[in-house]
Amino acid sequence: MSSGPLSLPPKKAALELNAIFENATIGILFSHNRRLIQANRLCAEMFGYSLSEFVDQPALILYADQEAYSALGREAGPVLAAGHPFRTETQLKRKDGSLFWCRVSAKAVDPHHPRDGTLWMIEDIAEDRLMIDALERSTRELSAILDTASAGIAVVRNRIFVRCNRRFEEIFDLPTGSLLGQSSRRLFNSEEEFQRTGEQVYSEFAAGRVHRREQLFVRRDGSQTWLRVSGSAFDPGNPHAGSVWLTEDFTATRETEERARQAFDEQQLIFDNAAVGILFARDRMVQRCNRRLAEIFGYQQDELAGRSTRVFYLNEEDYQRNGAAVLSVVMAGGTYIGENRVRHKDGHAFWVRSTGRRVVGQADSIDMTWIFEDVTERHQAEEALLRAHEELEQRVVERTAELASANTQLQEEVFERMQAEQRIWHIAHHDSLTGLPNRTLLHDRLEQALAQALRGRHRVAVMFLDLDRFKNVNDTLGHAIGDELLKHVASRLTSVVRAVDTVSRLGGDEFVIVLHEVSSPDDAVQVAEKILGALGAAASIDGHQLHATPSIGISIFPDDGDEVFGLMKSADTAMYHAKAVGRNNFQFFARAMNEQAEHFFTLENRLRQAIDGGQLLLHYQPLIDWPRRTVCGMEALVRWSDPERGLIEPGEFIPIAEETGLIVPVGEWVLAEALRQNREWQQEGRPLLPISVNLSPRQFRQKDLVETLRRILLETGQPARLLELEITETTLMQDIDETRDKLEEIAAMGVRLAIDDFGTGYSSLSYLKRFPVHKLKVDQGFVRDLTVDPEDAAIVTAIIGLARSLGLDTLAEGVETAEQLDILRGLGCEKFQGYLFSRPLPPTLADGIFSPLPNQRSQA
Ligand SMILES: Nc1nc2c(ncn2[C@@H]2O[C@H](COP(=O)(O)O[C@H]3[C@@H](O)[C@H](n4cnc5c(=O)[nH]c(N)nc54)O[C@@H]3COP(=O)(O)O)[C@@H](O)[C@H]2O)c(=O)[nH]1
Repeated sequence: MSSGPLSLPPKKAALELNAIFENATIGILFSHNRRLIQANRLCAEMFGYSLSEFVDQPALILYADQEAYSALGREAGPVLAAGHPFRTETQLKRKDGSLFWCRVSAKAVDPHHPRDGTLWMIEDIAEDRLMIDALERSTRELSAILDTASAGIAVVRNRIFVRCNRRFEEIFDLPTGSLLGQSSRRLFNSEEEFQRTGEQVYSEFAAGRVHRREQLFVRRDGSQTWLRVSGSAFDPGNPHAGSVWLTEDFTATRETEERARQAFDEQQLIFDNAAVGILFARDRMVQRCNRRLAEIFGYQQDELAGRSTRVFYLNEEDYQRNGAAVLSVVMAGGTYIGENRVRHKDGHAFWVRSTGRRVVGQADSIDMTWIFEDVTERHQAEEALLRAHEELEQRVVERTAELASANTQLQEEVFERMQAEQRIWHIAHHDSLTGLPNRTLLHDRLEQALAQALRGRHRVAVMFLDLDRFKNVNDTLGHAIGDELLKHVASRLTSVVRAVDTVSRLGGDEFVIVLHEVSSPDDAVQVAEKILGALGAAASIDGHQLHATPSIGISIFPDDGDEVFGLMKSADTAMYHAKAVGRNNFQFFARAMNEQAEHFFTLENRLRQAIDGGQLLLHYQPLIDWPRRTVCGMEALVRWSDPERGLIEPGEFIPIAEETGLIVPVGEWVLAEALRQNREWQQEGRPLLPISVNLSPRQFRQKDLVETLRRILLETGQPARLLELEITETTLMQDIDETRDKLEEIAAMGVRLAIDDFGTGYSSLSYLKRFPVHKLKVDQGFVRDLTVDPEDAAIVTAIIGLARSLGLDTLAEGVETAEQLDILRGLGCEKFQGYLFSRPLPPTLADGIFSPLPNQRSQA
């Protein structure tokens, strides 16, 4: 221990020091060299030792362990060595091993020599320490409470935040700790509000009251928030000393309340202004209703509350019955919907539609909400509609009866129309004369037949049928007979084919038969033979026994064509072939026929060119007057000098010319050329002879024939008597009346007329008599076999006799031999034409034409 600054006698000073040392209220200890050198009693007792036990103990016994001892040494050593006092609070160990808190202050006895020892003042602060621990614990608990509180809590002193919990700052969206030290002004909307609130709060604090209010505060982002705040001063005597504030954010609650209030207001608005009546009833007593409901029933709105709903009913029975009906529905959880007649306040009845639902509320009562609509107008409209409907029903019944009759009439009309349509269809598809399918229907049927045949792999036969010389019948017996003959043919044809086959008439005397589903051409052969048999027998029509033999061409699908047009063409070609080979027969199509048809076609074209190109010329054959031994005339016969084929005989091209109509220009040219040539010969001084020209049937039918003759005679300057026209018997017998008129015109001109090829046609004597004919030319067919066939001689005799009795000339054609000449002469024939006298010769050999007789005379 060091000596103080007072200067006392050493002994007294020592006594005084010892007294202080022993009576000090704190423990005093001197340590040196890690040992306890000296201590006062209080110090030893503080550690639980007697002084004698305590002194001279190592300092380590005061510490909990070596580490605590070293730690304190490391801490205190440098401080003490620097001569500074060292102070700390630490736990030291009692003799019984228990630790207790001590406040320690130490100082080197000699600051210049710290190793000389240290003086320690030790104070037992265990009780202080307990108090501090309790305080710290309660502070921590308070902080925990503050931090977990759902309300914002703040402590304010002089309107400055000194403390607040996290929630408080969260309410204002402020970072943690940002409010501490800040004025509460920043939370207010305005300075004026801040001041006013302060005055109110401090006056309440001063009165010892807790301040409570609800107010809009400002958050960090400027938005406003409704807060419920309560504050109380720590010391009401000094409000500025501090106050604590509890803050609750009730913006959401307030908004919910606001919305609820608005909803309620809206509901009220709807309730009051609804277009329907709304009523709330409890146990059938009106609790509340809107204006419209009162209106509907004729009451004031405030008149109805508390009254029984019975007032709405017309009578007690309705009230009871309706009540039971409603109950049964709503008690099962359903909604009652009904329309009833009810009572207005003024007593009149009207209709309402009511919708009622139970409001689940009090268990001991039946609460109902009702919606009422006045549907009187609708009911009245419905009743009116019902009445109108009944009237309509009545009218419908009446109208239905009318319509039924109209319908019957309509159906009759429809039926008639259908029949008319069928008739039209039939007319359009059938030949009016025979009733057979016409060309259109034939086309359809044939197409169908081909399609079926294709599917069933069958054959189909197409038969093209033309009646031989049908024209003669028409021309000689008239169209009415011709028509009957056609009907007869149609009926015969139909009778020989199956029902599935098609017999059609194309027009004129042309028929086409389609044999469906034939297995081989033999089937067609059988049918063709049947047809020939059926038509071979004479038909008795109007007293005439008529023969209508056919020429039949047959084509087979698919061999001769695979479509309608091709098959028809092939059958047509085959039919022409049948005609060419002698008529009254049938021919199957062969490719060669096509070639022939093509040849025909080519020839026709070339003949046209021949007419224009001057390739036609005439040969002349003399006609002999045997008793006078003179040439009594000559026949002009046309020839075609083809540059490629040379001279073509008329037998090859006249039929084509006749068929195509080219015979008209050809015939005209022949007439003109023959007359021109005769004139030339006359001018050359040759004998004046009549010239004969063949007139084809078509030429004869030309309307302007007479004019043409007149013109050519005029042009050539030839007298009509020097022209003789040869007309075949067939031509003559066509359209008798017209023919006779025309012949008479021609004869009147002075032109002579001869009947060519006489004996081959069907001339009847009665007709012949009426024609102004001058000559009959016996067909060369009778002359040819005269020597071998006595029948021909008989015919020639008959012709000569006929001509004589009619006062006509007779000329025998085709006389080739002297034998024929002798026989003919013996039969009374005097005029001849034939190779025996001269072949037809070109005009360059005029001598031969004009003087053929010397040779023959010698032979005869
Ligand atoms: N419409 C027209 N028809 C004409 C014309 N020119 C000729 N024809 C007709 O062509 C057929 C064939 O005529 P063609 O080959 O000239 O034969 C004629 C004579 O040559 C032939 N004839 C005469 N004498 C004999 C004979 O002794 N033997 C024999 N085998 N044939 C002979 O006869 C034909 C004359 O016949 P026809 O007219 O009946 O007097 C023929 O039908 C001609 O009519 C023409 O310009 N227009």
